[in-house]
Amino acid sequence: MLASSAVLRRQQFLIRTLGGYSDQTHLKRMQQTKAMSGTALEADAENILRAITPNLDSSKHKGQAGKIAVIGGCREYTGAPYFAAISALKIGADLSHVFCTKDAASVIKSYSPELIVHPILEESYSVRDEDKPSISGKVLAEVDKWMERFDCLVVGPGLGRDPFLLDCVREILKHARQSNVPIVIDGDGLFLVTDSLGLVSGYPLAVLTPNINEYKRLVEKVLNCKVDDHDAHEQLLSLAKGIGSVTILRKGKSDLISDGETVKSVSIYGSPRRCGGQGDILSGSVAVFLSWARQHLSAAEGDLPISKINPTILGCIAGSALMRKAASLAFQNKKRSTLTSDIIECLGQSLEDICPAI
Ligand SMILES: NC(=O)C1=CN([C@@H]2O[C@H](COP(=O)(O)OP(=O)(O)OC[C@H]3O[C@@H](n4cnc5c(N)ncnc54)[C@H](OP(=O)(O)O)[C@@H]3O)[C@@H](O)[C@H]2O)[C@@H](O)CC1
Ligand SMILES: Nc1ncnc2c1ncn2[C@@H]1O[C@H](COP(=O)(O)OP(=O)(O)OP(=O)(O)O)[C@@H](O)[C@H]1O
Ligand SMILES: [Mg+2]
Repeated sequence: MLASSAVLRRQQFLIRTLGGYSDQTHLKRMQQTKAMSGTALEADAENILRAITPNLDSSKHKGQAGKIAVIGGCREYTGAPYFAAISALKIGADLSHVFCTKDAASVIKSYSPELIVHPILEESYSVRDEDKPSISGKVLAEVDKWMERFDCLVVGPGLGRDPFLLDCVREILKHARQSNVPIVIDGDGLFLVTDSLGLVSGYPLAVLTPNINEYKRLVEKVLNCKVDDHDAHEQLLSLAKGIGSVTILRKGKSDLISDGETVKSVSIYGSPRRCGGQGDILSGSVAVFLSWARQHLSAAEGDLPISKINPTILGCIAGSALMRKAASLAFQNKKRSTLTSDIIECLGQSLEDICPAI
């Protein structure tokens, strides 16, 4: 009885905070947004994070708190996929896989024994033209063996831009979509998707997490204009609508999030250090919270309006909030020498401060 009323309270809170997709709520929300003359609505991020984070419960088995896969890691970049995958584990996912090139695999394994690393991707330099079709088939078969077990894919951190490798990833994206697996697209994954928008267009389980450059490329391609910071949230709405059904998290001084229906912002104070890799933490973090949000909403009873809240928006808000909290805590400790690995070390404490384990 007590437990179910607590669940109900959490659900009612979420309904109040975000609203469902009913036309009435949407209209009201848009009017409020407009009335704020260009200011997106600040999300109640900590409460959302608290609401979707699952309890630690001795009846649960390995895997129930999330199985995440990162597609990324090549000769140049081994840090980015590691940051994304280890962040997912530190936040509370049970298993974190990395699918990368052969060159990158042993390096990534050496960073951490916790990660499950699949050395399956190939770059053009190591493949003869006549072998490309068969190798591409093998790569896809290997990822397919695992695909349906994953709660979320993160595609792009440290992927690089080799044309043959990107062709293989294009096929992986199509299969993920056929299997209804949520996909967070970041880094070079955004380079691929900006060039082939059909890969994500109309897929509501896709989240794009562009940084300043990646956002500029998307706006120019989809809206055929320049980035307009005076009308940032309207432009983000148009972009998400223009691509069709996807959610976009635009990273910056404040993170702006839109699914083409609504815009939310997360402005929690983060860190003034802009060391590389923080976006990779964010992508792993969004993957975990998006999985938890979907799990939470699917457990919501009956046809309560809560089941109509877009879990990709919830995942983005929670992921952004945690990343920024951890960056702030790391900066308090390390000041100018703050690095991405310091922020990763602060993920656990930051989550604990918002949502204690017991
Ligand atoms: N420790 C690590 O391993 C880290 C690795 N990281 C990984 O790095 C990758 C790129 O991400 P990033 O954030 O540097 O891309 P971004 O800001 O758009 O580009 C800046 C400028 O560079 C250029 N450019 C980029 N890539 C290019 C390429 N392959 N080939 C040619 N040009 C390229 C780009 O030019 P443009 O695309 O605009 O033509 C722009 O002018 C990505 O996989 C990310 O995950 C990071 O996560 C950080 C930590
Ligand atoms: N000016 C800023 N002030 C505070 N936080 C910021 C600022 N710019 C970005 N961030 C935060 O840093 C995180 C990473 O954003 P950033 O734009 O650096 O991504 P990125 O360039 O993709 O990073 P990466 O180096 O991992 O590729 C985001 O969660 C964002 O909230
Ligand atoms: Mg990035």
